[in-house]
Amino acid sequence: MRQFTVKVPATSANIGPGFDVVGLSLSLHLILKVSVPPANEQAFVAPAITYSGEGADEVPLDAYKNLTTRVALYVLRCNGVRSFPSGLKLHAHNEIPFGRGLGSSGAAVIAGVILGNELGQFNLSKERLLDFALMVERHPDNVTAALIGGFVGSYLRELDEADTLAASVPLSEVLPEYPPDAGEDWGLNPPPPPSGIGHYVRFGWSEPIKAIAIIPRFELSTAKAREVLPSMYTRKDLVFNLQRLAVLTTALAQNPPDPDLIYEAMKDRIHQPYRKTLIPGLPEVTSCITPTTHPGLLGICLSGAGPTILALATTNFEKIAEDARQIFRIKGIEVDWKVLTIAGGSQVE
Ligand SMILES: Nc1ncnc2c1ncn2[C@@H]1O[C@H](COP(=O)(O)OP(=O)(O)O)[C@@H](O)[C@H]1O
Ligand SMILES: N[C@@H](CCOP(=O)(O)O)C(=O)O
Repeated sequence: MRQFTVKVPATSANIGPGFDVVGLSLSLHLILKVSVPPANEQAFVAPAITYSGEGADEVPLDAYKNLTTRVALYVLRCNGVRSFPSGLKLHAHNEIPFGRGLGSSGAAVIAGVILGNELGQFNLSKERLLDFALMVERHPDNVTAALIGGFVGSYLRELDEADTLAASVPLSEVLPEYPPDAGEDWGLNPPPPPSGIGHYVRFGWSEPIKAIAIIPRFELSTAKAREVLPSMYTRKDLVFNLQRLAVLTTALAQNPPDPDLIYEAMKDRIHQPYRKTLIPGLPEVTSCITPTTHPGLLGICLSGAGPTILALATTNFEKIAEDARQIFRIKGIEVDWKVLTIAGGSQVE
């Protein structure tokens, strides 16, 4: 019996101005415990999945419907392996709440890519794993930070014509919903992703900075929160974000961190103003909690596509979170909050 564990962190994407560009890995994890029996000649036994923690009541346990195992099957099939190993057992324990802007789907995709690589013993590089992840989650911020760990910036390479075609395969072809009785042989293998889609760099991070995640008790799907965004922006708004992002990536590595610099550098005009219609209380929380009213606070923004608020701070965590709770309560929204540290990247043990 071969056994291994895959551990993938939560992520907070954007950090204000870095829409679809930067992500930060956080100390909540999706953990897969995997057992693979030795190969034998007997009839194919479908994977058995069990699940605990966040999302346990809604996540599909059918390996052909579950996001993580579908991604694993995509990696297996692209590398010439037609099916899961017979008798595969997988237990997922998840600490990352679904649909809250803490990268649960990015973590599930990275867990799936790593699972496929381990099951097939392909020994793929991190860069190649990222190619597979980017064919599923097509913005790089969450998946790159979840794979690499820390505070990470990424871009997608401009693809040539052939690669653009290969990368434009619809998600339904990358991740077909295989019928549950698929057995060992069903359908065509999906086309492998082009190589070198995503490129990244890890920024420094000032050790005393912690992340307070203020998590509303409602889900907002990333797809829905992307639908409200415009397709065109003014030069003024683009420059506003670019100026802040350039400062932010270095300001968060300085010790001691400078609240005046960071608070302003975490403002955004590309996504947050449009998402406030979906997240009552968002403008109030981000404007009423400041380094002046709450010493120790460095900056505050929407986490990913929301609805979670991310406050970066060095002290005063409880006061910051409880005051945000009060503002949300006036809008009729209850929240939970957690103080998180910056996590390392994904691991296999
Ligand atoms: N561990 C998981 N296993 C399977 N599916 C997951 C897992 N985590 C998230 N998902 C899927 O991703 C969806 C949430 O994705 P998304 O809307 O992008 O929000 P988030 O901000 O949490 O990433 C969930 O509703 C679920 O379908
Ligand atoms: N850049 C994306 C990030 C989505 O993050 P998630 O954690 O909400 O999935 C966006 O802002 O849409």
